Amino acid sequence: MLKNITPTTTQAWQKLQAHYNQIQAQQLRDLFAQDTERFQKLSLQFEDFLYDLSKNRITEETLDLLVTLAEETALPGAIESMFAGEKINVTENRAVLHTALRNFTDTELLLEGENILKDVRAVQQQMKTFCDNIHNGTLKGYTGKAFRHVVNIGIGGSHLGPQMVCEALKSYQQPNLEVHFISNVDGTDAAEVLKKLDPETTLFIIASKTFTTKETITNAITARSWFLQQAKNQAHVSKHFVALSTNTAEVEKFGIAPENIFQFWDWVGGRFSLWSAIGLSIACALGYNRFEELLRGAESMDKHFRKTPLRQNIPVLMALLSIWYTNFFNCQTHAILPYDQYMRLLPEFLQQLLMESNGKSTDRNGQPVTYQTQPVVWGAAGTNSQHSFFQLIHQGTILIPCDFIAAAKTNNPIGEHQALLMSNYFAQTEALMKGKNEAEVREELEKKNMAANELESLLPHKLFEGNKPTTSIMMRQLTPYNLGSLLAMYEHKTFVQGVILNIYSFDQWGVELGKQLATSIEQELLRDKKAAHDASTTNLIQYYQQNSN
Ligand SMILES: O=P(O)(O)OC[C@H]1O[C@H](O)[C@H](O)[C@@H](O)[C@@H]1O
Repeated sequence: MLKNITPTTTQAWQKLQAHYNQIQAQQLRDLFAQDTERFQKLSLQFEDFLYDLSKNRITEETLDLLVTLAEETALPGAIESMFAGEKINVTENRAVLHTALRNFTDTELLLEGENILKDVRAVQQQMKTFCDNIHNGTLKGYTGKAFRHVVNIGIGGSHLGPQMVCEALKSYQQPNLEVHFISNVDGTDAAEVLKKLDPETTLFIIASKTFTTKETITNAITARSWFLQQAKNQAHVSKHFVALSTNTAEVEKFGIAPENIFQFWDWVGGRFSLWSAIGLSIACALGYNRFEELLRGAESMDKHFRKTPLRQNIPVLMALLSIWYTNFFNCQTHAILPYDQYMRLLPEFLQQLLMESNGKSTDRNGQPVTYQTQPVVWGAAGTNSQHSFFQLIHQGTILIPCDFIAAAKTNNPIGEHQALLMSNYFAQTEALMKGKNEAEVREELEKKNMAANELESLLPHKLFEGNKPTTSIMMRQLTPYNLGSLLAMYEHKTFVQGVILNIYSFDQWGVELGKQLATSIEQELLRDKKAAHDASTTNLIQYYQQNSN
């Protein structure tokens, strides 16, 4: 089980504090100049990936101390507890076994006496048959036409992962089948998707772990009405609606036939669920075999995470870097910058993964934490982001560690695009690291033959402090396998941060209050049931009611 160790009470934490005082005074460009082996010492290769940590504000000693912190907070035991299926999601009394969904070994994995791998395989077989039947035309709509569109209706973990993966792997998509997503309870989302579709050739996947999420159920009801407007007969619903859920009773109440339910289990957290039946839209889009490649890439990262010593363990080091910046450099945000248009939804996916998991302020002893937990995760694809917020990363007043992610070989070799994209990828981390000092700016301006007073007044604005930390993650090519590996790396990073920071990463009680209040205000807006609010909320509701018709 997870131990309750306050990280700030460890010896390693105290040592890191002293070490930080040395490191924060050092310039990255000097560290590179002093040590020609710095890249070799601070980068790791794993299968098709190069993880370059050398442009971070660290030395080998930093990593040694951080790894000691991981040891002192009992990380190795926690890793084993997770893989073994112990109920480490204590506040929900559940195991955490998304790794079982991509475990292709022949062993058994017993949970309360049941071999769960058997259940996993059975659902995978059901998904495979379903996808094959869609693609070979065996599954047909109510008028006998083949399906051309699949709509995933879900939100949060039942949406972000599938949508991001479908987008990231678009170049592997099967022909003749388009996948769409509806998530927002704003009717605009459903309206804009449905207006492009024909009920005869559209299959709806209702994805909800609990099958009680208001947004998803509302959108599902809207989709069913839209379908029945044309199909007329209620019996046709069973041909066009399937559900992915752990809550069979609720699904049946909705009217979906038991054979159209793809199950998963309470030991799969919503934001870790794209590997489960929740990935059905991915499997439909890519074909089941490619979905399996995604799982196999994740499995390989799982093995690396479980077996590799902490000092060479990629997710562990990535998590430790986050703790280093957040708690010692006081960084409040972390940017995710995919230099790959296909991966542009990755920041949104990682926002839920990291911020919903580790956005906590109570430790595992039930005490308020006295240190920082999860920084804000944000970002957007490069190079577009260079033309919007990069200014702040280069010259703003806050320090923002960034992950720069790219694939060396493009899936769209057109002209010189890839070389141009990658030259920006390399240039940005180099510029952020090196900066430009006064002598360099002066030399540049002097070449322009400008008046001395003009030069002096311009000079301070053109200085780049540099010393901005970045991690470069480069893969050979964006494939289902490699994407699986990358996503599993971020999942394990999330877990490691939670373990070391002594918080529970697999619950999300913080989202409940807003849901409860919305449910009661809904009664006010729809059924005119008045309720007491603060003055601001009362007046906002009044303004809405006066203007919504
Ligand atoms: O899959 P569902 O049960 O519909 O849940 C969808 C989402 O709902 C909640 O808001 C949770 O905070 C998320 O973690 C979850 O992914």
